[in-house]
Amino acid sequence: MNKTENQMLIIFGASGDLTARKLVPALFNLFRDGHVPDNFVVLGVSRSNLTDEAFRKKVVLESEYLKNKATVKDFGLIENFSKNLFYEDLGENYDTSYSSLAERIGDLNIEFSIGNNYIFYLSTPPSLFEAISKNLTEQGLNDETEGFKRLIVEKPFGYDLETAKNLNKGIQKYFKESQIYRIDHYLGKETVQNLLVTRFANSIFEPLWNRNYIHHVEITNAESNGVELRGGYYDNSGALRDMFQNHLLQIVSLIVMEPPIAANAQEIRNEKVKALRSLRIMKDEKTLNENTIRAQYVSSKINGEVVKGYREEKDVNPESKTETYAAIKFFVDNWRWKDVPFYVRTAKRMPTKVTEVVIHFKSPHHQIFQDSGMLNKANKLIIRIQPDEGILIKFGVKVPGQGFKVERANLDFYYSSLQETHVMEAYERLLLDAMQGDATLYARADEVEAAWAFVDPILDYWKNGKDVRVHGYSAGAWGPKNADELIEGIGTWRNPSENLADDPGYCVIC
Ligand SMILES: NC(=O)C1=CN([C@@H]2O[C@H](COP(=O)(O)OP(=O)(O)OC[C@H]3O[C@@H](n4cnc5c(N)ncnc54)[C@H](OP(=O)(O)O)[C@@H]3O)[C@@H](O)[C@H]2O)C=CC1
Ligand SMILES: O=C1O[C@H](COP(=O)(O)O)[C@@H](O)[C@H](O)[C@H]1O
Repeated sequence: MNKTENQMLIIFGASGDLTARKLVPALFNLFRDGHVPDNFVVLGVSRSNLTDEAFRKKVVLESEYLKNKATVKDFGLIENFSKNLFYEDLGENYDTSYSSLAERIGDLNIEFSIGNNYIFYLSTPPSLFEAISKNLTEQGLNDETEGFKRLIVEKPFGYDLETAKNLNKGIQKYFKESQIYRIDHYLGKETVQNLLVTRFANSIFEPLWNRNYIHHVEITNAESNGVELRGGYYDNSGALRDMFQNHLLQIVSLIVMEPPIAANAQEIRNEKVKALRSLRIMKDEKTLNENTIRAQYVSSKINGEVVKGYREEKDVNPESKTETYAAIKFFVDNWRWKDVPFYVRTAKRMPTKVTEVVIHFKSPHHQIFQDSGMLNKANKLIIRIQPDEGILIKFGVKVPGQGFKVERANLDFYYSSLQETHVMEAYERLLLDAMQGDATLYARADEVEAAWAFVDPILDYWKNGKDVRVHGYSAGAWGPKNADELIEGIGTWRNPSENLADDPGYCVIC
């Protein structure tokens, strides 16, 4: 593990939602658990007129997000933590604001012996990323002659391939790729990282991890919430941009990738890029039509209460075609995965919040228990990202008694069984990694572009294709009927419950 040097974290967008809801609570946890260095300062920056005290009150002392998570023991620490927080009002005048900011940073650097080590966290609208990078550079704040300078950028990283490339170029004019940390909070989830360990720290899975043994791969990302207060943002985005292009393709890359030669940022990200580049890009309308489904939730009753349809949500266009559900079938064009279909779906307003990967294995080549229904009982490996995080293997066992009746049994592991272990939240882990200069769990420029290259034709087809339908599904249901056709001939989608072991059951006919 790298050493955490004394440093200053400068958050742009410090008056915003993400800072209060995710970043500051994550920083508090790192402080409480002794992960921050002796000299550590957080400088919030935005245009709102706040003093240091007002900022501390807003994001720490009166923060609901922090209070909800803090234990009684934490309360004494909260006051101490808040003393490390400062605020700089950028104002509207850019000619002078960055020189004042640079001065403030310089003063804090000397006062707290920070050693010129700075991380700039861009938690603003992405349209500002390039301008902020330029302004910092003009103040010499990208210069690593003394101390490190790192830049964390939030999602969304681009709107499509072209805008992502422009954004990369725009930032790379001022910061080297090795200084840039593109955040994808799914990579900060313990269970997503565990995909690497499951595959590469065990000798029982990797030999089977290929087209010879895997029948198909299914990934479900479901949220029970609707778009909440983010209708304005979401209506310009949709499920494909909001979840699939980034978080889900990151998960796909970890499933598809070849074993890296070492567990470091360079080697792991090299393999992930190769994996993303091997996704077969859908080029013609027929393929796009047969392999992609988009849909929107429509008003329905959930637990007796009427829930709005997507088009009735605040800040959503009443004629919107933006998808709140996306299901994509695709193939991976490489030696390992030839002809193995991948089914990935993501949606809002589903029956429950769950993210899981299911590796469906092929049935044994020669069936000797055919009369007993073994055909419908192929092995599965279920990797539960959230909730009820864990891993479950389904395998056949003999039912006691005469003959060879086969039933499925579970072998399982739950993170909750590791009672002593504090599982870091995604932002905690990612912030700590950036503080230590480890970019393994951050997306590299070429990864992001490879993901957009796969998604772009789908977005283009959904926008411009002939007669492309937006299907409807009832809020609180498992998506539109048409999505079943996507997986027909293989089986049906697994509709997971909140608890990993509650398998509602379905059959895979191999
Ligand atoms: N909120 C969330 O759950 C998530 C957010 N994100 C991403 O994080 C980023 C921030 O999101 P969120 O906090 O929700 O957004 P908000 O709209 O709540 O906040 C945006 C922030 O940017 C600041 N800002 C605007 N213009 C400037 C400027 N010129 N210079 C400096 N600061 C500026 C605003 O403050 P002021 O007006 O005072 O300048 C405000 O603090 C976005 O990129 C978003 O996509 C990603 C995942 C989840
Ligand atoms: O990035 C995003 O992720 C959240 C879901 O994150 P999770 O960690 O709760 O699974 C999603 O609600 C949001 O729309 C999206 O922007």
